[in-house]
Amino acid sequence: MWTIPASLKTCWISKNTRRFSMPKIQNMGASTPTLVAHPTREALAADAVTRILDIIEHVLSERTIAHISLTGGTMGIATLKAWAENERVKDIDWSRVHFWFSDERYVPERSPERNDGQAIEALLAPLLSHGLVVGNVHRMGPSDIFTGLDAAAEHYAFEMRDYAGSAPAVSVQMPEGATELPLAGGHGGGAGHEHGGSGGCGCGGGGCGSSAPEQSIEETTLEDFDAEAAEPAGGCGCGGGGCGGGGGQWPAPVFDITLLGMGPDGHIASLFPGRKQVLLGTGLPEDPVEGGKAVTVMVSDSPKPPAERVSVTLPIINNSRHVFFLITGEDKQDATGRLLAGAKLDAEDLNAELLLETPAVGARGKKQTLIFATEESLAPENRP
Ligand SMILES: O=C1O[C@H](COP(=O)(O)O)[C@@H](O)[C@H](O)[C@H]1O
Repeated sequence: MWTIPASLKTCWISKNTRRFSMPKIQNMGASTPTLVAHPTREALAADAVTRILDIIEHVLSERTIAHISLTGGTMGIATLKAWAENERVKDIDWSRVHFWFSDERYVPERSPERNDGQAIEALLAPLLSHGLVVGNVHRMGPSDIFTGLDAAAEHYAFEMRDYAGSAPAVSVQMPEGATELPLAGGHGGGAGHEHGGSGGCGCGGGGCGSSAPEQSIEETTLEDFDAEAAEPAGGCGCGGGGCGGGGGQWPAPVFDITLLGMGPDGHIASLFPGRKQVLLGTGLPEDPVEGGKAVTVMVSDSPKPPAERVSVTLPIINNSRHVFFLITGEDKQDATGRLLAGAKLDAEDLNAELLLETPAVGARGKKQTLIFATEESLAPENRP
């Protein structure tokens, strides 16, 4: 009979503790995703719009500005159309709402493939007659205006930084080395997108870009959204102040709602399966921190055309209060099944393998995550 010396035992235990304690995912929203199934697209859109408008009304009763991040995609655009047709729209002060996009196709401004063009037609142009300010629609750079995909991606990172002060600011905690976007010298790339000089963003205190529109727009056309016209009302100047971009944090607005479509492969925004970009800012061992690209990413070879895209990263999505998935299509059954399986896991149990297989699994809002899905997009065993 022999016994293990106490010192050896301690050593054995501590080694194994190290070995099996997996690094936890960072920057995750705290909510548990919940399925909201509907028999038809119309029913799904109606329910999603009711909840979106409830949230916007609530936010505007408490704060000056609401930030909403839109998506493209089949159910995404169908929801925006239903939103525009909802009678409650006329009772909301849309001059106080800012719209953003979680991804965009890097194609010319007027290409029908752009998510923003579809969103303008479905929702944003109609909202102009209810007070929406063109400059409060924050679009990702188009290929006929910007000098390159990198300029478009960088521009959007700065755009988000500029508006970080326009709602109670919650800075996204970025892993070491991920904030290497140049804080000095502004950014360029497109007409009408120059930010001033050597300072940072001066959106302090009360807010920016929130004042009422100066002109009333009777007839709304796509021209109203031309890049040249898209200056923020009220202004959010990047002046001499600092912007708190250092110290491992990159400021961004807290989106009150982020809407997400999901592809049949499980992609969200333009974060595609098998791409390390999905892991940016997650803090997982495979997180490929590329200096300055943890806020937005360039996608130059998207498996779904068009090939070139810009996307926000998971930490930006997960900094949202509410995340709503809008899913339809029979071809989504497998991906929706994986998303629902992931939803059963605690955030800290999510790992790189799961996120790389189904990027949608990594998206959770801080307050609420709802997976709106039509029944056809759910395998029979997942239907209520
Ligand atoms: O490429 C994209 O696809 C997804 C989903 O599109 P869907 O037509 O399958 O619903 C969309 O959410 C994303 O924004 C878009 O760029």
